[in-house]
Amino acid sequence: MNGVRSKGVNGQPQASSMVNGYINGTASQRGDQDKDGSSEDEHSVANGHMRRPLHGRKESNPLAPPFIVSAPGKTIVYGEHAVVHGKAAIAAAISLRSYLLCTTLSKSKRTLCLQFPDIGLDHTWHIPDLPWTAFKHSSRRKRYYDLVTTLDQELVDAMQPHITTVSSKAKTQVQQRHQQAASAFLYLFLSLGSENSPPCTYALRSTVPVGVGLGSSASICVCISTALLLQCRALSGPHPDQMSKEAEEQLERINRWAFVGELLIHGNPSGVDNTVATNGHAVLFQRKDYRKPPAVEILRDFPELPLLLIDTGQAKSTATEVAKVGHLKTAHPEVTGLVFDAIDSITRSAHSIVTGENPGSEASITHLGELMTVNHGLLTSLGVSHPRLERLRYLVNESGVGWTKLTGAGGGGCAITLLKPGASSASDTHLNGDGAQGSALQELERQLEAEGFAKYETTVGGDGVGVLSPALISGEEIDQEIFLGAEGREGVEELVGGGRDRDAWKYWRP
Ligand SMILES: Nc1ncnc2c1ncn2[C@@H]1O[C@H](COP(=O)(O)OP(=O)(O)OP(=O)(O)O)[C@@H](O)[C@H]1O
Ligand SMILES: C[C@@](O)(CCO)CC(=O)[O-]
Repeated sequence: MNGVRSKGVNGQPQASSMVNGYINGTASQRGDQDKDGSSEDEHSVANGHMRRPLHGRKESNPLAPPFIVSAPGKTIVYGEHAVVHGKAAIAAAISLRSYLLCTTLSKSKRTLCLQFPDIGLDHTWHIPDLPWTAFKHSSRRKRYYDLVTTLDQELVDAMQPHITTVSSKAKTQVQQRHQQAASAFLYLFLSLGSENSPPCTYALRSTVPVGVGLGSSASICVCISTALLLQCRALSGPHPDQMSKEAEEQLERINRWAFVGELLIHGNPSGVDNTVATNGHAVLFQRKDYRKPPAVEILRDFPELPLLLIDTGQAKSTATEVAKVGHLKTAHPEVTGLVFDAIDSITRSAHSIVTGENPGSEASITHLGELMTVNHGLLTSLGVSHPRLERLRYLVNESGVGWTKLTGAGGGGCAITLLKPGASSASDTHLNGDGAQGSALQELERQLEAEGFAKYETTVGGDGVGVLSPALISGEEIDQEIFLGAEGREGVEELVGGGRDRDAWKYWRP
């Protein structure tokens, strides 16, 4: 089990000759697109493969072809909440993913349109009306390679009039959801784009359920960051023969801007969610100093743990739960600090098992399971459990099939159950028709369903952010109508998921 140590890189100005959407374009097309990119300095550092046309006459300007980016959700296996306060956490990518289709419009339109039907958001801004003066002022302007760890309040304020008009007539809760997603998008667009950015429609579909602790916000922030960085030509690849170091740098750049998006949605994120959504696999993550990049170890050989992912059906807000723990820390710093320390040692103990000799052995699984039980107890002491989570734990404990803890922010949302060796999935047992553990699991699944708990079928540890450019899969062009018309999560997965055409999607794989 070799983990690769990967600290944040110091981003260097580096532009790409192979930006998605332009990969197949001619040099003159690329040069022409250049004019619409975000910042002059990106263009001036472009390498020798990409030059502006030397002649003054404008080349014809075909629209950049539509492309799709995708990023996974996640489950936090150990260490949520403590990770916000500088302790270690282990999180794994799951196979549920978000997909963002970017369709460039004719230049005459000058619009920026968000179509996010999962939450019912449909909003259009007029690009010239946006607060470019504030965002591009020399004292505040950010470069795509900057490390941004806090929001600039003046910029948030400048953006506010364009956010308050988003779904202004919707109910408070819906409006809040819409405005969170719109703020994350707009802050990144204003930071990475320019008044000359091409008009575009961004259509988002996700198979990650929203707001249940499975990192839906991080997965959309990674998609948004990747799409905008690609459009401003600040990423190279992904391509199969890309040097490992270069791929790592691209992922780091995506991750940094995804974190900025998370700042707008969460208020005080640790960065673990966007880090695992960007890199995929599993990560050991710790951020001691928010002004610096976190310490991240990518766990590429994370074991295929037999996990059940169960949704309590109880809505929650990550921002609220994180704030709750923050208040407890202020009121009881010493006691809360000890709880965080205990969670940290659970995470480290689990890390040494999952990276050790035999993580799948009965003894290892039992050890990992017991650590989950203690981790959940400590999270309960921080006040982030919920009666529905406790009911779920009671039912799983009674059945004897495994160990359960909440995952993500808590306050409702999802829990993970690590199954004891022998407690295979109910459908497998049904086929084999044997095993007392199996029937206990089947019985549990029946009971959970009867009490309104939902089960998500997912695997852990897959790829991080991916790009489908152009948006063509098994010879079928995926346009906005087809994409938005896909029915439900299954429809989206069938239409654009990696299972349909394995080679179509490209990933940065350091
Ligand atoms: N599919 C989606 N479409 C549009 N916006 C989304 C989508 N998924 C998430 N969001 C945005 O992210 C917010 C949910 O973030 P929140 O942190 O509360 O939940 P989560 O990320 O699912 O949970 P956790 O952070 O605990 O893993 C939504 O209110 C919305 O603004
Ligand atoms: C609760 C928390 O630890 C995990 C949310 O998925 C918050 C964070 O790390 O940003």
